[in-house]
Amino acid sequence: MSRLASLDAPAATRHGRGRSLPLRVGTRGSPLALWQTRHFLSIIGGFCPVMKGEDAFAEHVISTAGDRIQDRRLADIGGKGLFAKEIHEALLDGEIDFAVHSLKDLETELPPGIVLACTLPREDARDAIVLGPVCDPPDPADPLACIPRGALVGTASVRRQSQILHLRPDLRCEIIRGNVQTRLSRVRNGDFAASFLALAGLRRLGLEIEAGIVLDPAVMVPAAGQGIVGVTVRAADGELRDLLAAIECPEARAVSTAERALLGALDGSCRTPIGGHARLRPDGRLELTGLVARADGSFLLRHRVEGAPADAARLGTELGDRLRAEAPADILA
Ligand SMILES: NCc1[nH]cc(CCC(=O)O)c1CC(=O)O
Repeated sequence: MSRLASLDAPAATRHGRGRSLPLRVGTRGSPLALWQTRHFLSIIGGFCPVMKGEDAFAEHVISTAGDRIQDRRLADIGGKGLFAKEIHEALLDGEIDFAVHSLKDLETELPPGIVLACTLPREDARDAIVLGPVCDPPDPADPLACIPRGALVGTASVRRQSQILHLRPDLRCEIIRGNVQTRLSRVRNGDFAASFLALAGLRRLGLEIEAGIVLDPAVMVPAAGQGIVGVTVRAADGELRDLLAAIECPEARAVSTAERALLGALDGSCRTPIGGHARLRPDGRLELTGLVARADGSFLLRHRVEGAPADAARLGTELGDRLRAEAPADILA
């Protein structure tokens, strides 16, 4: 054990006075989750020299309900916080000091006493399609045409299902769960003609080459928070909050605030097909696209708004309210 205060690194004395190391970091155990956690630790180590190296952090791998249930569509398991409940508990019980999440899997309303203290720079937000051997090489002019008529595609996400069925009503969708590697092998061995994955996850795992098609957000609206890693801490832990705030990416904070406010206004769980994607334009304006759909693709509603990044939360809430008002009652019931 060392004490941050005993070291003279300015960042450490500013942010971590008297704190004993190692700091305990909670993470899920999938290869992607571990990659993201180590990525975060390397960023914090680069910023704060005493937090560099083997002794600064202890990883606590925490299994969540979302990791254990593998046979059902996320929408059917139901539930917000499916990938985070056990991690929040460990934080509140003081077993860990902070936790690293895929922001996409983190419910919009965190339990009392827990805050999202840091958002890392966004990796690509787009969805990708992994193509199996029955697919033709994709034609850039009409990429989706390479999936054979009537083929079976795998996804556990109603958001992706609704949007692909809207574009290709002939396709059939079935649940594919499991980590990225498992899904890739099921497409390779022909269980599914194709499957969807976040490009961010493929990239982080060195598997971008598997992305046969990358879908523009105008074709498939990504999930709120997709591609962004977020870090939670206890609200009362001012010291760690300050440290994490210092390494946060303001752009990722602005876009994720808009996307998560949209999701919150729609009361979105995994049950409803909802997409949310914001970007900062070169002119500095924040542009937010929101989508609600029916799971079978028979209805799809998409709107775009823009405003100042400082108004991200309000933009998200207003767009969410507008989508809710215009959507047929059965969709957001
Ligand atoms: N629900 C699983 C999940 N959570 C985050 C990612 C990808 C990484 C990211 O969005 O940051 C994935 C895998 C996927 O959707 O393909």
